[in-house]
Amino acid sequence: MPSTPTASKGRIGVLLVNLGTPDSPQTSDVRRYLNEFLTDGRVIDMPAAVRYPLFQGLIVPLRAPKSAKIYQQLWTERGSPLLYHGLDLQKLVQEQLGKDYLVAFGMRYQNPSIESALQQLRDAAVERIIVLPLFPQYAAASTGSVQEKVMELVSKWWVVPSISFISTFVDDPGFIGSFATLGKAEMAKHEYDHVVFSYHGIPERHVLKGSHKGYCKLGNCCNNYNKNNRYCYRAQCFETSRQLAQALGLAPERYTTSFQSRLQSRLRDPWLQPYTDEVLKEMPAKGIKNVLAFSPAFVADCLETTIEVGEEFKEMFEEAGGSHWQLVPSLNSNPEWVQAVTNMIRRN
Ligand SMILES: C=CC1=C(C)c2cc3[nH]c(cc4nc(cc5[nH]c(cc1n2)c(C)c5CCC(=O)O)C(CCC(=O)O)=C4C)c(C)c3C=C
Ligand SMILES: [Fe+2]
Ligand SMILES: [Fe+2]
Repeated sequence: MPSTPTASKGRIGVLLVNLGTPDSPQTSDVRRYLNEFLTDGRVIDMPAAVRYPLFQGLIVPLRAPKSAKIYQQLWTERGSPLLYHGLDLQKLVQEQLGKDYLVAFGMRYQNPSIESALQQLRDAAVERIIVLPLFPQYAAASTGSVQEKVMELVSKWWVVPSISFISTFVDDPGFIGSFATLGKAEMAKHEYDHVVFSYHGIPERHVLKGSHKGYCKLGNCCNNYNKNNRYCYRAQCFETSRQLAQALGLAPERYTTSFQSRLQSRLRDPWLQPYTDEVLKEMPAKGIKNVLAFSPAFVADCLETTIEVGEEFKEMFEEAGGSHWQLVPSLNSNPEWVQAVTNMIRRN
């Protein structure tokens, strides 16, 4: 008797992706990283004929030695925090999800590449792939760039698997809850007058380009989070702050949303405002001397959290007359965050 074929279900592939980091804090590696990052047309949205000569030829060579010094400050025995926290998260989420899933980790720029992570999933013949870019708020320059890269790579496979993307998770209760837990732990140690939610900035132009049917005008439109502005970066940042404030029991006058990390260029195009460095310098004169700072655009500690918010902003605040500036550490591989990621994947 011929045997009846049995259907065996394959594993579900999960691809966690973060932005990227240099292979080492040496200038040559930082230059290679910045060249890849800043010639991405979703990050620097200029025509390629201008972008490449301007960034590879001028801006990156000037910036790389300065950035390398900052990366040397950030580097640890385990390397770049963004990388090792990502690998820890991958391992722990894999343990939580069990053998029905295969979890891979990749970086949009440099290593481990998205290509190598996708190859692991392909080699394991996964049934479908769930991609989770590790950016809570969708931006064309971060989440959008990861999505474009994944689609570009997978589109070349002869057999293209089913793929789904988790594009934003600002209103995920696990994401909000895990950040709130870390914030409450800091609030229990010290009394704070005010909370600053500082997000990675992007050019205003990027927000307007993504505006659904011209809905976003960079005004009060972003104060409500709804179907028209679901992917508006500014509206998602405001929503994150609102949800975190609610979880922390903060009244609206007890917190500020602001934007950091603007790329200073001679082009002087406006980035999202208010700028965190300007906001914090005005606080001590208004009687705000003790500030708790969150960086909720990042789920892992990196240059932008540890150095910019944790060290540079602290110094600026104290120079302006502030007494105490404290950064809430990122989610990294905290158990509550690991559970939140696991739940997001299972729900998908
Ligand atoms: C939160 C998501 C991010 C968005 C959106 C984003 C947009 C964006 N970034 C730059 C320029 C730079 N960003 C740099 C570092 C950096 N950016 C993010 C995330 C987002 N960027 C992270 C997680 C990091 C840290 C990486 C690390 O290794 O720790 C840098 C490099 C730092 C430096 O050299 O000073 C640049 C440059 C632009 C132009 C942009 C949107 C248009
Ligand atoms: Fe950035
Ligand atoms: Fe808006």
